[in-house]
Parts: sequence; structure tokens; C-alpha cells
Amino acid sequence: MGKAPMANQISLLLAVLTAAVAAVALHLIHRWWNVQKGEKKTNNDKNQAVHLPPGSTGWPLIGETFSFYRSMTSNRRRKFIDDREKRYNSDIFVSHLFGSQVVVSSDPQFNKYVLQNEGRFFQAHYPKAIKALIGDYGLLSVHGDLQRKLHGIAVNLLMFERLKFDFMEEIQNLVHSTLDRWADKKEISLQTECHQMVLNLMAKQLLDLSPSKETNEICKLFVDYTNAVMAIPIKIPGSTYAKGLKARKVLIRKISNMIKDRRDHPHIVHKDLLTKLLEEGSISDEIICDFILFLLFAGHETSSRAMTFSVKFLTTCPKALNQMKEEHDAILKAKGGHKKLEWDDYKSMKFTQCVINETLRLGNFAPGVYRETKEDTKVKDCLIPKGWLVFAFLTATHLDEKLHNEAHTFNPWRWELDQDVSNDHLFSPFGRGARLCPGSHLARLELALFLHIFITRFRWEALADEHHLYFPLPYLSKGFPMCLYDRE
Ligand code: HEM
Repeated sequence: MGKAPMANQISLLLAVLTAAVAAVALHLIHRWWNVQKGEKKTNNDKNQAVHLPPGSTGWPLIGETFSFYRSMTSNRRRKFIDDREKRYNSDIFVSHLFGSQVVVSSDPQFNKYVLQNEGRFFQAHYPKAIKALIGDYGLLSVHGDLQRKLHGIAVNLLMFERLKFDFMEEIQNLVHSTLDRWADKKEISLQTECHQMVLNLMAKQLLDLSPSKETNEICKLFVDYTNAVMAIPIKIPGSTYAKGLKARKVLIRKISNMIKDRRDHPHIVHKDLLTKLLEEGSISDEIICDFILFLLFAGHETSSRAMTFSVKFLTTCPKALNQMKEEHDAILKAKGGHKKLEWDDYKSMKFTQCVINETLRLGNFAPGVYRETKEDTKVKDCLIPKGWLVFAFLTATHLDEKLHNEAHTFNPWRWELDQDVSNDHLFSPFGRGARLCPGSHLARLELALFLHIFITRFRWEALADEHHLYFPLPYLSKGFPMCLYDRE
């Protein structure tokens, strides 16, 4: 080996060593800083010192994100929580995830308290990186009067009267026409197709868009957008996060162009939410764009995943699938060939509701919610100071073996005795309190009608072995390719 290459190697070694020493020093400083913050004390009424919840903020910048990621991508999604519950002997602890220091809670009572006190002791506060995607006026970014107003508009759009008549009809029409297309194709990727189908439903309701090239393009943009929601927020070109921001820009531009188009052509009549928002007059274009974008996102990402997962769970549980077939064949038979279902038919689907609950419990399509403390908050002899971020980790409660027997197993019968789940603090897939998901009844209706039409029409054969993955949001590794056969 010549002298020059040797010198190069020594310089390289020195550079690596220096970088390593710098990283260790940074880490130690960071740890020291965390400990200083962790020792913050306050005095309660009895003058006893109250500490922050136990925990660690992990490595500089990335915190404990990788441990969280590893756990969510393994088949033990609760591992991140289990490890810390054991280590700290507490189900409320400090961590650092996706660029923010946060108190993580898997305590169902505390999570219920957090959600029910929205606007009083807590307020929704998503990390800056997520807020940049949602926008300043996406529903989860706004508070106070504006949140109440926009939440009210969403509730009105999705109220029972509309579900019973308009949505009942529209969902069935859409599912029937979509399944006709699937039957022609014979082989489909269920995941992609469900995304497109539910997006089409939302695009029609919100923007009066019929299934077209435009809705296909919107659906594709949402793939990048959604991946970014739980990505490490690094804005370098080509990163998952940067791609998500770019997708947001294009989506907002599309909505904005539609607003302009409506103003340029006022004589064209549209029956959709955008028309109602424009008629309202008091809502700025910026708010309308963010609001519609959020509704499109929240309205299709979660429900379409729930559809795919419900079919997957049933495929791996033949006993449940047979019971579903019996329930839905009986409904169809009772209708004597009139295939369109009515509200009472939907209400009669008892076992289907168990399947839906179990799919929501096991799937965790909204893994958790973020809040900020509005004042110092005492919990279990600890103090969460004002202005801290709290992550109410709903998944951790839904998968807790102490609360749900064989929590990782698909067992719809566990809900047979427990049909009214609205008050159950161990089960809150739609959140609760002032931000309770306004789309919860729509999501259940979509799922039930889809399952009815799918199961009574098709037999299917899965074309790949696949894994359930739960990061950034639940999905099936290969998209659930399947071959469809008519049942008759
Ligand atoms: C399986 C399906 C769904 C699940 C699991 C789900 C879950 C959730 C959860 C947990 C929240 C509360 C967030 C928080 O408190 O920070 C929420 C809020 C929300 N969801 Fe859903 N959702 C679903 C379907 C839908 C649908 C179909 C729509 C609309 C068509 C929708 C629209 C919304 C909106 C607008 C909010 C924000 C409410 C507010 O902040 O005032 N969701 N959802």
C-alpha cells in the first residue's frame, strides 16, 4: 500500500472517530438536558414534590422513533409500550417520537379523561410536521369557535337522516358498479381498489366528482400524502415527508381551481359540500381548501383500510366468514330478490356489527390522538406541565391482553354480549369528546354495505401470503391480490 492511500485512510479513520466522539458527546448533553427537564418538580396541595412521568427521550433528534417504528412493524405492536410499562412500572411515560417530546399514555381511564376534556384542560395539537400536512385549517389544526363550526358542518353532512337515505342509496350504487368492474377483471388488488372506491364516494359528496381520471389521480396523490403523516419529518428532496408536502400542494391547488371554476361558471349546479361552503359566504377559500382536503383524507384513508382488513380477517377465520354468509344470504332471501337494502336491513346485521367492532379493535385505523396540556396536569402522582404534548395511544388499549382476552386474535364473538360500545372506555376507535369522529356512523355503514354486497356476490381466493403491517397506517404488505368468482 502506498503512503498517500495510507494517509487517506488515517484521515478517514480520524474523521470517523471525531464524528463518533461528537455524537456520543451530543447524546450525553442531550441526556443531561432531558434529566434536568425530568427533574422539574412542583408542589401539590400537601406540599409533596410531584415529578414528571418517568421516561426517556432517547437519541438526539430521532428520540425513540426507531423503537416505536420497530414495534409497530413487528407482530407485537404493543412491544414499545410493554417494554416501557415494565421498565417504568407506569402506563404513562415520557418519550420523543417523530421530532417531538411527548407523554405517551396507554392508560384507558386517562385517555378518556384527555379526550373528554378537549378545549378545557387539553387541546388537539398535532406535531408541527403533521400540521404542515393537515394545513392551518384542517379540522385537527383548529380550535374554539372555528373547530365547533367546522365540526358542525361535518356532522351535518354525515347526519343520520342523510345516512339513512342519501348515503344508503349512493354507497350501494357505487359498490355495485365497482364490483361489476371487479368481476370483469377477475383478479384485483383489494387494497388499491377499496381506496379508490371510498375516495370516489367522498369525492362525489364533497366535490361532485364522478369516478374519472381526476379521482384516480387524487387517489394516487393521497398515497404520498398519507405515507408522510407518520414519516420522520426530513424535508430533503425525495424523502417520504417531502413527497407528502408536494402531494398536499397539488391537492390544494386542485381544490382551489375547483373553487375558481365554480365562481366562473355560477350557472352550473352542483349538489356537494363545496357548494354549501361557498354559499355560506363567511368561510375563506384557504379554510375551505384545508377543510375539504382533511375530509377527503379522513373520509377515505381509514374506512378503505377497514374494508380491506375486514375481508382479510374473515379470510383467515372461515368460521366467522360462514356466519357472515349465513347472515347476509338470509337478508337477501328475505328481500325476495329486491337487492337494495334499507336502513332496517342494515340494523338487522347483528353479527356484522361484531365483525366491524373486531376489525376496528384489531386494525386500529387511527392509532392514537395528540393533545397539548392547557395547564399543569396531575396524573398518578406525576405532573405533566402546561404546554406538553400527550399522545393518547388508543392501539395500546385495544391490544392490551389484560383488557381483551387473546387481544391479538380476531374473535368477533367477543362482541356478541357487548353490542353497545358507545360508552366503553376500553374501545374508542373513533376517539371521543368534542372531536369524536363525525364520520363514525358513515364508516360503519360503508363497511356493512360493502361486506354485504361483496360476500353475497363473490367467492375469492387470496393470491399471495401476506403480512398485516401497521406503519405508518395499517396496510397489507402485498395489497391483498385475489381472484374473484361469482357465487352462483
Ligand atoms: C374506520 C374509519 C374511521 C376511523 C377509525 C376514524 C377515527 C377518527 C378519530 C380517532 C378521530 C379523532 C381525532 C382526534 O380526536 O384528534 C377522528 C376525527 C375525525 N374524523 Fe374520523 N375516522 C374514521 C372515518 C371517518 C370518516 C368516514 C370521516 C368523514 C367522512 C371522518 C372524518 C373525521 C373528521 C372530520 C375528524 C375531525 C373531527 C374534529 O377534530 O372535530 N372520519 N376520526
